[in-house]
Amino acid sequence: MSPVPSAGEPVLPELVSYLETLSEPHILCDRDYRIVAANTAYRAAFGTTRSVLGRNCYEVSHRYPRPCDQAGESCPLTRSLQSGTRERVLHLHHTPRGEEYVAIELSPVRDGEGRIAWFIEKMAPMEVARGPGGGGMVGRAPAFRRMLELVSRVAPAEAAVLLQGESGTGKELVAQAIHAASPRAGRPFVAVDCSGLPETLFESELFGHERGAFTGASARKPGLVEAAAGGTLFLDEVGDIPLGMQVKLLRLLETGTYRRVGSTELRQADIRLVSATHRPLREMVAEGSFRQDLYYRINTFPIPVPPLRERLADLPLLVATLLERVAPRRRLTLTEPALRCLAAYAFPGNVRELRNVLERASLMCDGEQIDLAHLPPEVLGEASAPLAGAAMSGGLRRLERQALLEALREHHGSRRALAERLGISERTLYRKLRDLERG
Ligand SMILES: Nc1ncnc2c1ncn2[C@@H]1O[C@H](COP(=O)(O)OP(=O)(O)OP(=O)(O)O)[C@@H](O)[C@H]1O
Repeated sequence: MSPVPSAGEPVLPELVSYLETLSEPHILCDRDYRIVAANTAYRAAFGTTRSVLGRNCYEVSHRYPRPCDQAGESCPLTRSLQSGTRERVLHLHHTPRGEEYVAIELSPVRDGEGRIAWFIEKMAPMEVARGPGGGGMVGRAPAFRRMLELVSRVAPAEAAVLLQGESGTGKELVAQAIHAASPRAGRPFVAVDCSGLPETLFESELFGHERGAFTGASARKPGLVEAAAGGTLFLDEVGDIPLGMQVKLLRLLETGTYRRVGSTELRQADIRLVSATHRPLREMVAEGSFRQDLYYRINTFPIPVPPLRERLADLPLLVATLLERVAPRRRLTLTEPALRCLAAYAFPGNVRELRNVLERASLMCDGEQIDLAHLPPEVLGEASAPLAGAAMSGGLRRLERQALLEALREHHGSRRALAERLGISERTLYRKLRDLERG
């Protein structure tokens, strides 16, 4: 690793060699956002043919011409300068794998006079936490960013998080993101599908059991709470836990202790709890099918996960990312009519359904362009009959309109910054705003 000399102070070789000892990707920045050193792990995870040394962090990671906060995003470097302490954020970065959310932890380093001179930036790509066939989450629509803002706020704390959202909205990915951006990131992330657990198994799966605790327990087995020690326990479909089991979970959360089935020994749990549900838990509490005390325990910090129809502006980005994931060796794209058709579809199954639709379409398509003919019938709906764009031609316009309206509602900076954020020129933005006003 060869540091570039900074405009200000010379980089301490000790600092540079320290970074090299770290196994996670790290870079060193100066106060002017310049990357002055990058370790081997960084180059392995994010390296491209072009060296990053001497370039600005916002240009390398975001391709922005100016710092993130001036482009309408939160900048951990500015925040750390103000707070004087470590800052954590989630940012969508350009990586060799495409765009991906990266958990950033930025620590200020002071010089002999106590002045912040450098920043050590640790980057954990979300793909470190991805499951089989998965991949990190993408999205930049306002509703999605709002959710990420909540994720960034709660991740460093120990508070129990409840993710509420329809099926297929990406709740498990959000749970992984919370884990990856938390101080527990280096420890296990253990996901439990509560709907798939029969009542008889729930306790022994969660808490483990001793040998001979019940018929078939031929060996002692540690439970999932133990497997997640030091890390995060993700309870998916928490609303499906039967009432009888809810009290056992409550006891664990209230006392922080548990017993293996067949044992009297009290064990200490060291978990951070993230739960998810697509059910209306509050209503379930009202009708008596979910315990109120448990509801308050798991719901310290609720995060609504938006359905795809509320983040339609993300459709093109999601399509590109998911196509790359379902068919990594092909360079599949969507024709405009096909994208229009998807934009007009309601996607009750959200991102999971979009992924399935694209996977099926990729199998139907021999070339590199997915067209209307390759899309499944439920997506084509009524409009498929004459394959006419007429019924669907509004789709893309609707998509763009909504994206622009969402962006306008959220953006409080200058028009110029907004244009930059949307990746269009200022002139194009003005033209589009004019069109919008005309309806
Ligand atoms: N923002 C996103 N970016 C990329 N892929 C996503 C995103 N959100 C969801 N996915 C993909 O969609 C699928 C469903 O995601 P996930 O399992 O996290 O949803 P869920 O809300 O937990 O669903 P369920 O409620 O049914 O358990 C996965 O394949 C996931 O990789």
